[in-house]
Amino acid sequence: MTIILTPYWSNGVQKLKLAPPPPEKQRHGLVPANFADDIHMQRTLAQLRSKDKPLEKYIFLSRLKNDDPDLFYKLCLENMSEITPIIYTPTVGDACIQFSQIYRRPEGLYISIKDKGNIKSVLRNWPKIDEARISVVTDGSRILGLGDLGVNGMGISIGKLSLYVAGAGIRPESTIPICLDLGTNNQAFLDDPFYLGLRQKRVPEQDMDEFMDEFMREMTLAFPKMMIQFEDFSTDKAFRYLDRYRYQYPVFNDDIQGTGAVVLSGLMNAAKLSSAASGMPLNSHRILFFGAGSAGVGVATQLMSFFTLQGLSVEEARRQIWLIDSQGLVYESRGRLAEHKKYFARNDYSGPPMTDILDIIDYVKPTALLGLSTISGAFTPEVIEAMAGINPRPIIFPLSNPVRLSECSFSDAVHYTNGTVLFASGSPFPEEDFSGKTLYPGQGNNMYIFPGLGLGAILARATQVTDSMVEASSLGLANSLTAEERALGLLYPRVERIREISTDIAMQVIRAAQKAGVARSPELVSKSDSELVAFVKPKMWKPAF
Ligand SMILES: NC(=O)C1=CN([C@@H]2O[C@H](COP(=O)(O)OP(=O)(O)OC[C@H]3O[C@@H](n4cnc5c(N)ncnc54)[C@H](O)[C@@H]3O)[C@@H](O)[C@H]2O)C=CC1
Ligand SMILES: CC(=O)C(=O)O
Ligand SMILES: [Mg+2]
Repeated sequence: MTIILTPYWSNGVQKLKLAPPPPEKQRHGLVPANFADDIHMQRTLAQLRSKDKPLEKYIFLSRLKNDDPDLFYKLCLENMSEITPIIYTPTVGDACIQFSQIYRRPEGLYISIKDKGNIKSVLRNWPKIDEARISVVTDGSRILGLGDLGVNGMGISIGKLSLYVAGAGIRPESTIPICLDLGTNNQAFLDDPFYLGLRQKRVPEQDMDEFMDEFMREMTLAFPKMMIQFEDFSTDKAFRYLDRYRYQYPVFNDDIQGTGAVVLSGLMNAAKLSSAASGMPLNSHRILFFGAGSAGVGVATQLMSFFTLQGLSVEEARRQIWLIDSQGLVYESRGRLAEHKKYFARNDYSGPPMTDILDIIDYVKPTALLGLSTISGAFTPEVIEAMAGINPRPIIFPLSNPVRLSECSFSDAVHYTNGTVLFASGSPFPEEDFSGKTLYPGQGNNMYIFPGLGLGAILARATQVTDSMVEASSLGLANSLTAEERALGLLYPRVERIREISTDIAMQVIRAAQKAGVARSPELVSKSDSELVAFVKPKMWKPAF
């Protein structure tokens, strides 16, 4: 165990140096006579469970991570399904909303528009500069489905990086949560005396572009081994900055690419089960998206590879996808469309705007309905029944986060499809008993992808994160189901196996990076797959508790 009196660096903050770390034999007298590590784990878990509210649990775990990271991560790894919903979605959403209220101590890097021209010196303040490997960077402009949370978005960078450590064994001191403070358009925050960010509206696009160019350049100079994950930028900025930097720096956008990969993986497993029931070939699936933002279009783009892997041409693949946005069905002759929607706009419909989801389901006859809209309850009982009416095993994925924004619950999806649904949601739902059987919801969340993708990218020392690396992470995840998990009808593996899954994904990602010519690790080229796995495993940090 870690004695709290010892000095250590925790996410950039030096604690008061009170005593040198006592070796094991010098613990005598510093801990009570009956102290035992395993009982202490149980004690800590009991303390956690004694808290009534999820946000209190979140605060408890944040303090634990600060005080004793080994114990915190050991607890996470041994109780993944209980702890993930606290440190991540859904509770992290409330923690972000309340971030300025519950804030206790600095964690991560805050870089504001006022630092423009001087970002280099801010980055140099990071204490363990040589250790840095992975950063999750947000500008707080679209946190989960909760909108513009400004600097409170730091909570999502912190949460994602905790999953990097727990899920892929990235060393805690190699992670840097970053929040870019470019103002906020959230008036309630601007009026809140506790709000921790700049008290100004978001800056114009050109100022942000100049800021981002400097930020990316200086990040690479300060941290040459760094892989950057863009997180929860609002849709326009998400596409803009991914396109701007993806061929220049090792960067990926989690909401576009990570979500695309995780949904492709779940859909491949769901499509097999659904096609087994309907006899329909895999490449005949018709996918209807409710929500056409960064996540919806990111997933649609990734699903193209599902269809092309099934033998369709790119053009044929595109025709299997329909988008709905807040104006209804997305089609070319509807009028001006945002740039990111144009590729999937239908040219085979030119009637009046079609706005009712039930009419659209009747028109498209989708086999799969995916929700990335932030509209809570949009998949009403009628919508779910309509899907069940045209499919023996309807695929329904309400993927919006946090759980209160989910397009439907698992319980409704099971009930209104008479138990036939193939289901995955962005945030977790409890399992359901139906007709004497236990049915398990999948969690289609990018948390299954980014830890392994990031680990693979840094071990390969990749100069870019290519589409083929993202696709490899998706296929790695899809193939990671055990026979037992398949027999239970699961679409995603159990989260308790996250390290095993991340190892496989990292191996596939390294291979893809090598094939794409972006790996800078010649020593790994001659390794077989099993040798690569043997190389990856010991690289994973383990809590010393
Ligand atoms: N499960 C996962 O791993 C992930 C889930 N998400 C979730 O996806 C959601 C959307 O994220 P973004 O695409 O970035 O947001 P966004 O705000 O850019 O996109 C929302 C989309 O929904 C559409 N929409 C809004 N109201 C609508 C309505 N009444 N009817 C039909 N369409 C409507 C909008 O037109 C837009 O196309 C968020 O809740 C987010 O948490 C995002 C990334 C990963
Ligand atoms: C999961 C995630 O990245 C999101 O909801 O934005
Ligand atoms: Mg996100």
